[in-house]
Amino acid sequence: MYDSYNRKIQYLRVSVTDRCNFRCAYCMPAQGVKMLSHDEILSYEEFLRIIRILSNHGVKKIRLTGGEPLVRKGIIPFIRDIAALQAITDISMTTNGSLLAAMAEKLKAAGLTRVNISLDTINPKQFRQITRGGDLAQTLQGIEAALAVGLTPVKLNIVLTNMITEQDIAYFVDFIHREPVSVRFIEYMPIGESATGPGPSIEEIKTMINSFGRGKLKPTIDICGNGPAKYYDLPQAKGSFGFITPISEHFCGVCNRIRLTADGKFKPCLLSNQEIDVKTALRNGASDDKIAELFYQTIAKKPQGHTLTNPDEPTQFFRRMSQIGG
Ligand SMILES: Nc1nc2c(ncn2[C@@H]2O[C@H](COP(=O)(O)OP(=O)(O)OP(=O)(O)O)[C@@H](O)[C@H]2O)c(=O)[nH]1
Ligand SMILES: C[S@@+](CC[C@H](N)C(=O)[O-])C[C@H]1O[C@@H](n2cnc3c(N)ncnc32)[C@H](O)[C@@H]1O
Ligand code: SF4
Ligand code: SF4
Repeated sequence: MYDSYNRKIQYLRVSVTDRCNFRCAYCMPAQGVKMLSHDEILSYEEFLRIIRILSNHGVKKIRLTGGEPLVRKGIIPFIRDIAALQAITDISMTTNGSLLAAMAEKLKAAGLTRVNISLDTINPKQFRQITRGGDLAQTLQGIEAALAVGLTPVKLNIVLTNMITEQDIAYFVDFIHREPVSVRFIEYMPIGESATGPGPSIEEIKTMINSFGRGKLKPTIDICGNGPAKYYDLPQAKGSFGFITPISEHFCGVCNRIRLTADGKFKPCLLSNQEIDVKTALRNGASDDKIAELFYQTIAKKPQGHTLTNPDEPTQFFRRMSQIGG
């Protein structure tokens, strides 16, 4: 299915919960955000029905996100049910990795293809500070487990904040030489206030990487993904670096996705307040065709691009990242 700007939409990001065991300083306030009640959240049966219908209308790739997707009970049978849908070719997950070590094997067996794991610093103290209580060791164990069971390619997500140091970059340069991981740096998107200061720019990160005497970054092709990162490698590395630049060089022209929130709203764009209520239709007995129609309406509403950098169009967002899933 193509949208009004000739972009092919075949990817659905599903936020299975708004809950999270972290409180990352760039994602939500220290006190957290008001949680949805049990009734407000779609059941797995409801999610599955929507995914099944959309899979008959061109959706092939599903990403499970949150909040933190691994805190919601029943995620493993849910993945098994998605994997049983013939048209779905890629089921990935974005996770903070803290609960992954114990679940990786079962997730893989259920049909999860791969994981992207957030890891903003490798300094345990800074990690605890930025996640407001997270344990770095658990996330590192999660990454190891993902590699060990083949939830690959494993990609790491690092939001650029003032917490990132040269030691982090040195660690990541070493890490991509040791492991076939992709380490991605992401520009902070101001959709709520951040409790961290601005970090280095992508150009500064590239300069730092190039200064470690391990060769210079060279553009390379996408490594199995559907997303906006641009990838680079170093001469002897098993892995790669990726850069996600929603602000300095946005990628809206190739946007291929819509989103489904935990409380049953389709979102045409991450950085817009527009939503289409699918839950009410679902709970009022809507037919499969009616649900598909809401999907087409969502695609029709996809904006050409976000307006974050346009000073004439200030946008106040009513959802935080954790309520959308990134
Ligand atoms: N502006 C914008 N940012 C996005 C979009 N999709 C993902 N991101 C951001 O990119 C970062 C990484 O997202 P992930 O959830 O790991 O997914 P991805 O990079 O699209 O996934 P793959 O390339 O398929 O591995 C997060 O900070 C997301 O918020 C998008 O459509 N628009
Ligand atoms: C909202 S989280 C949900 C999934 C999971 N809890 C995790 O942290 O990976 C999805 C992604 O969005 C990123 N993210 C959160 N807030 C962001 C912001 N303000 N700007 C850019 N990326 C952000 C996170 O780093 C993470 O990689
Ligand atoms: S980025 Fe992910 S782990 Fe961190 S608070 Fe947001 S949802 Fe939770
Ligand atoms: S900001 Fe909106 S239009 Fe641009 S890539 Fe993200 S979701 Fe797509």
